[in-house]
Amino acid sequence: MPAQPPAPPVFYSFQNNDILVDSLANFVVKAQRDAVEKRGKFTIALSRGSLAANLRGLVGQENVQWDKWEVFFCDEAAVPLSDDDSNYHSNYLSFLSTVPIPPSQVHTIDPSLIGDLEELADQYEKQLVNHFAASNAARYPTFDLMLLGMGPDGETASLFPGHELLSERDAWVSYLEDAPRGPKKRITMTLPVLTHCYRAVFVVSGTEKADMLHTILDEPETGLPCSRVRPAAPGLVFWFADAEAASKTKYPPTTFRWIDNQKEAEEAVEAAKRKLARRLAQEESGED
Ligand SMILES: O=C1O[C@H](COP(=O)(O)O)[C@@H](O)[C@H](O)[C@H]1O
Repeated sequence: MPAQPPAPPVFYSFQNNDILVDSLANFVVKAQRDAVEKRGKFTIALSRGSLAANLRGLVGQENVQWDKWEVFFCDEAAVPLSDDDSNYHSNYLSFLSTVPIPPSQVHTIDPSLIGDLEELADQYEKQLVNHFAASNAARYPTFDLMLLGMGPDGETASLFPGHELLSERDAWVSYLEDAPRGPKKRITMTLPVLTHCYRAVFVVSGTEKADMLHTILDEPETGLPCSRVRPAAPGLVFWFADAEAASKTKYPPTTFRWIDNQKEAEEAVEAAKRKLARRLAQEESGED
């Protein structure tokens, strides 16, 4: 049977960053409920960068089954866990320090290995293998939720445009010593892992993201790393942008609501396209 094409990206645009933060928290909690109901636990992976600040809405959320969370990091700098460049540290400050996830369920790098990048990546991959092997017979781990950012060159996790790591198909976690921005030495989950989840969510805010968001959503054929995260069915991909980041994007925004499967994603994107076409036609004809 031919493979089903991936679902179209669902694009949510919010009036301002506070609304985005609240909506994102709401979405993460719903994703947790869905995962716990279906699979008994919630596996989530978090990217470096501004994402951590946009997760502050998780603090104080009610009815969250924190004891079911298994937290991993999509990418991490080869630095101690207390360093400002550490992804774990940013998320600790943003929300992990205030929610009761059992520490053994927050899967950090082994900081004693930061001097040996290959070992660091291998050990992190082993953590994934140990965790997913029992529940997941697939070639790659299947996260319930991957929360991702978008860098200025269209990179995501630590997968940069034109970098050889983008073609890695075997390893789940790999390393690089030449990141063009920020800490040079990092480990990162590879593209097949990013595209093998139930839900991938990109979170972008601020005017400095506007041009790149337009390129990623309106010109996906450019093949930048962010555009290449199109989870295979039944996976879904969502974009959360504030109005500043969304200001140059033509891709139709969908009204924010929970979308559960590929059919709903396709219908929501089609409805958004029709709504946008109606609005543009009205504008052209001078109607209100
Ligand atoms: O270096 C990185 O940058 C991107 C974007 O970061 P942001 O601070 O502009 O959101 C991030 O998504 C990626 O994981 C990180 O390694």
